[in-house]
Amino acid sequence: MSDLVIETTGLRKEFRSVRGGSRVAVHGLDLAVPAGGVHGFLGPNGSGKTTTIRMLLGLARPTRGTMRLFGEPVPQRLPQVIGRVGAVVESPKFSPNFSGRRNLQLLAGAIGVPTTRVDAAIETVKLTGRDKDRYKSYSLGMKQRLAIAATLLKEPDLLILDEPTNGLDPAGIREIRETIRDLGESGVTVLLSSHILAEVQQVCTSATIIGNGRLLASGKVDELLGGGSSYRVVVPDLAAAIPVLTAAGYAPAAIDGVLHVDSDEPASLTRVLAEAGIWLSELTPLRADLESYFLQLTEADELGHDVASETEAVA
Ligand SMILES: Nc1ncnc2c1ncn2[C@@H]1O[C@H](COP(=O)(O)OP(=O)(O)OP(=O)(O)O)[C@@H](O)[C@H]1O
Repeated sequence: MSDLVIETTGLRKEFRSVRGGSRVAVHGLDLAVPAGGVHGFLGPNGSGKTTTIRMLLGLARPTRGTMRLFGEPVPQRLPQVIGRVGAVVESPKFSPNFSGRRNLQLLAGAIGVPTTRVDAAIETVKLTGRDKDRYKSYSLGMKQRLAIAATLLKEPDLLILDEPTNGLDPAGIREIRETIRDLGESGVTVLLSSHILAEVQQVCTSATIIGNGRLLASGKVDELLGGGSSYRVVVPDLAAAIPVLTAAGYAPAAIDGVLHVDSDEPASLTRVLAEAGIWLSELTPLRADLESYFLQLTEADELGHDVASETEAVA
C-alpha cells in the first residue's frame, strides 16, 4: 500500500472555449505527495494549481488520468475519504456579525463535531484573544486564519491550502506561514499551493513545481535547491586569485570583475586565498533560493526542451 497521501497519474484537464477550441490547463500531471510535513505546489499564476486541486476535491472533472487520496481512487471513493481532508480553496462564507468563535461553533454543529474542538482550532491558528470579536472587524489575515480553523474542526489528516497568503500584508503572511509550519510539524500533511518561491522555501519540506500544467520537478526542497552553493568572491587581484583557487580544486569564473566560485565550505575558500596572501573583501552566497532553479525549469519548458534531463542535472 502506497504511503502517498495524494497521487495523480497522467492527470489532464481541458476546458472548452465558447468558440469551439479547447485550453489544456493540466497536461498529464503526475503528482506524489508523501505523508507528513508541508508539500509545496509551486507554479506561476495560471499554471494549473487551482484546477488540479479542484479535481482532487471533486469540484472539477478530469478529462483523463487517475487520482488517489489516501490510496483510494477519487472521485469514485471521495465520500469515503473527504472526511479526512480539509481545504481552503475559495473564501468561505462566515456571518459578518457573529464572532469568529460563534461562527466556528455553528459550523461544528452543522458538521456534527463536538464544539469543544473550537477552542483547539482557535488556539492552533493563534486567534485567541480576538475570537470573540465580530468577523467583520477581522483583518484579511485573521479571516484567512479563521478559514483554516474551520477546516481543522474535523481534525483532517490532509489540509489543502490554495494560495493562502494572497492579498495579505507582511504581518498576515508571516502569521499564516507560521501556522502552516506548525500544522506540518503536528503531523498533518499540508498541500500548500503558491506562486511564491520564498514561501515554499521557508515553509515546505518537499515540493512539486509545475509550469503550464506540466510537472517540472518534484522532491525534497533541500534537494531541489541542489547540493552545493555558489559564492561571489571579491578580491583585489583576479589574475592572482584564479590560479590559486584552480590549484586548490575550485573552478572560479570571472564575471564583471568578481569571481563566482562553487563551494560547500566558504571557510576553506577563505583559507586557501589567505594562505596565498590574498585577502578577500567580500564573500556572498550567490544562490540561496529556488528562483534561478525555477526560472531555468520554466524557460526550458517554454522552449520545449527535455525537462527531465534538466531535472536530473540539478538533482
Ligand atoms: N473554468 C475555466 N474555464 C476555462 N479556462 C479555465 C477555467 N479555470 C481555469 N482555466 C484556465 O486554466 C489555466 C490554469 O488555471 P488555474 O487557475 O488552475 O491556475 P493556477 O496555477 O491556480 O493560477 P492562479 O494562481 O492564477 O490561480 C489558466 O489558463 C486558466 O485561465
